[in-house]
Amino acid sequence: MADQEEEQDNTGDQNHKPQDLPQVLVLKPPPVLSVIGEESFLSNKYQFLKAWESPLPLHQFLTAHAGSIQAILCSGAAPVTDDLLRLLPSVRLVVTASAGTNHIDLEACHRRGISVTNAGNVFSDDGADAAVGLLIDVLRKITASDRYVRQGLWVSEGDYPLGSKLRGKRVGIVGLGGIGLEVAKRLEAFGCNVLYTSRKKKTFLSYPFYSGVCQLAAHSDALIICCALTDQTRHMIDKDVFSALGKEGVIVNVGRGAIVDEKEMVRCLVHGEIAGAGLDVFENEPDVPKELFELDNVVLSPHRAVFTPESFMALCELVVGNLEAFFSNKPVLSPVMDV
Ligand SMILES: O=CC(=O)O
Repeated sequence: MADQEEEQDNTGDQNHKPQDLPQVLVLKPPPVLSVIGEESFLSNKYQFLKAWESPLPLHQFLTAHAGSIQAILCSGAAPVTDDLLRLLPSVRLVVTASAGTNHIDLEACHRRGISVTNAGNVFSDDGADAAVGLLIDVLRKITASDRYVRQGLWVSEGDYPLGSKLRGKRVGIVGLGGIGLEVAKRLEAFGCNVLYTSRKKKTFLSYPFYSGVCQLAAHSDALIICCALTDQTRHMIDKDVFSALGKEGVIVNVGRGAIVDEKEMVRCLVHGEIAGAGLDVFENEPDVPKELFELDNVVLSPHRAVFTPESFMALCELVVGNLEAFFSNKPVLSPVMDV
C-alpha cells in the first residue's frame, strides 16, 4: 500500500500540466472500463483523450490532436485501421485491452514502426475455464436440463435424456496459444485425449499434432476453437471440417465468430450433421442466428468467456505496465508476436 501511495505521489501530476503528459487516444470505452472504473484504469500519468466524450465529429477530433497523440488504447469495439493511423503520425504504440488483435491493422502498424501490445496471458485461465465449461455443458446438457426443470417439464414429461461422458473424449484444440494450452491442461486432468493443430508443432508438447484442421476434426469427438482471427483462419471451420467432425461431434468456440463459417455451422446443427455447439463468439455480435435459439444442443454465451473482475484487474495492471514501459523506453510487457 505504501508503495502504491509513493507511486501515486510520483505521478508527476503536481509537476506536469495535463498537456505535458503523453497523450493516449481512447476511441471507445473498452469493456474493462465499466468494471474497473475510469479512475483506476486510466492512470493519471497520461492524458487520455476520450474520443467518445468529445462533441466534435471523430475526424475533426483526431485532426485537432493529430500531432500530439503518441499512443492508442483500444479494444475490439473500435478498429485501428491504416486510415486512422495515417491521421495520427505521432502514434508509436497501440495497446489493446483484449487478447485478440483482429481489430488492428497489424501490417500497417509494422510498416509505420508502431509497437502493439495485447492482453498477453491475463485472459488464458478464464478463457480456458469457459471453454471447458461450454464443452461440459453441451455434453451433459446442463443448461438445457436447467430449462427443463424450470419449465416444470420434469413433472409433466418425466426424465430428461442422458448426456455424454467427458472422460475419454478426444478433444481437438485449434490454436495452442495461451488459452489453448490452458484448455489442454484442464482436459488432461479430466481424462480426455488432447490433440491439436497450430501454426507450428510445439516440440515441447507430446499431444498429437495435426497440420490440417480437417484431419484434426476427423480424429476428434469435439473441437475447441482457441486461435486468433486472421486472414488465414477466417471461415477455416467450414463444411469440410464439419463433415470430418461428424454427427457425434461437438464444436466449442471461444476464439472469434468469423473463424467459423456460421451459416454452415447453423445448417449442420439444424440438420443434425454435428451433435452440438458451445458458443461464446459470433460473426456479427451481438446478433446471434435465431435458429440457434431453438436448439437444446447449443449453449450460447454473450462473448464473456475471458472476462472476470479478476482478469480485468490483471489487465488493468498490464495496460498501465505496457504504457509505463513504453514511455520509459523499456521493452513492453506483452508485445504482439507472430505466434
Ligand atoms: O475476446 C476477448 C479478447 O480478445 O480479449
